[in-house]
Amino acid sequence: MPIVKRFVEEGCMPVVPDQLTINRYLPGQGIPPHVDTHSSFTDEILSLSIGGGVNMDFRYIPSNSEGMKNKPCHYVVYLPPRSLCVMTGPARYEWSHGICPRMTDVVPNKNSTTGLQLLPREERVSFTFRKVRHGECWCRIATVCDSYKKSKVTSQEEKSSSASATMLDDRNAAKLEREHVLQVYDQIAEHFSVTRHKPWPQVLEERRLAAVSEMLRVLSIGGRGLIYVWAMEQQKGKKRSTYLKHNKTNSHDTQQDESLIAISKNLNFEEEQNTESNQRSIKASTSGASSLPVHVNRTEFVQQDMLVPWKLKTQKKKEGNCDKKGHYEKECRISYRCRGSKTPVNGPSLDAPQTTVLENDIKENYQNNSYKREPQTSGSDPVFHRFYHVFKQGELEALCSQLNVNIIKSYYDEGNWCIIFEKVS
Ligand SMILES: O=C(O)CCC(=O)C(=O)O
Ligand SMILES: [Fe+2]
Repeated sequence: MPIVKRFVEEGCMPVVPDQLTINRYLPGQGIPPHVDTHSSFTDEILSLSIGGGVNMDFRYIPSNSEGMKNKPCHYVVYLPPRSLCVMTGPARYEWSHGICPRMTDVVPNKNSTTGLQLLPREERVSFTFRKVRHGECWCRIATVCDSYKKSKVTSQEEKSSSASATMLDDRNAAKLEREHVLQVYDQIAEHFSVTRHKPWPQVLEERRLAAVSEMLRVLSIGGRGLIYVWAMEQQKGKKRSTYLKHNKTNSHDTQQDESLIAISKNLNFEEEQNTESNQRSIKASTSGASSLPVHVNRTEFVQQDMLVPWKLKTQKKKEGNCDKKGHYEKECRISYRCRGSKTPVNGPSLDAPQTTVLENDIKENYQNNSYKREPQTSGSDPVFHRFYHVFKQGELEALCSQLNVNIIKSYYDEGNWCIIFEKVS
């Protein structure tokens, strides 16, 4: 890998990078202003431009009320084709960088009378090289540093350890995110590499909106996406979950119930009793400071936010269990990923709707029915508690309607709320 060695030789980075992100931008596409997560990567962030050049916007994020004291706080830097942009120090830690979604860029040109030139955008591929940080960032800049924000949260929590909130406020959300999203995904990243090193600043609605926006960002205009999320409304045959029973209030709901019945006819939920005592056991079983219930039952949800145990299975492929397409029945979570789905479709998506897979994949997976089976695990396999948010009727639609999308279809399917949408602009 001569290029990464050259980075070190030229003094761009002290050691060779170990992380690479490749982004492809078509004319008109960009990336929202952001600061690469402090705790995830070390100081130097290198962006190599291949194909077209682009204007990158750098904006200062004030760390106190004085801001930049009348100094400019927005610079546009043209990144020419085949150039390397090295972000380090304040440029990496205190300034956001982003690319405005435009078809053209105004760039410097010494030969023109105005000193400027309007350049049409071309397809650009950027290679962003980073070095993964082990441990926390110590810059202590309150406005931009996630490590600092986390440490503040922890010290506040220590002071008020009596807090027994089951609702997610900002403070709980940050801690929850650290323990049940970031740390878990660090451990199981090999199986879910797509989520690795993505910032999860909040696990509230704002975060769910950001997740859908992220899906939109990677779609071209007119491109379609499918979101599947677990529904609060669950039904097995004619047996409704307690939530569904209590929330059947108007004629629209009645209609909805009929469609639930129709859909669930084909379902073979694992046998389980939705009794009051079962629900009590769910409520009683909580984990960590977040005081969220641990989910132990497939068809009942007692509240929208919960922790779902996930066993990190040690690889033990069983000969002869593989179907024609190479799916291992008992390893459905991993085998589906191998087939090209971005995330497994069995089970709920993590916090936000994050499943972007082709509809055919989903149908096929459900037809296989292998989603019902738990992966084989050995007794010593670690168990992680992942944070999940389960959606109520209308919630996913309300979320998507805040964005620039056409909702093509919105429906209930086998315990999930589903939306097919099209990117408008
Ligand atoms: O495309 C680029 O040059 C920047 C990409 C970037 O900022 C990122 O992936 O975090
Ligand atoms: Fe970035």
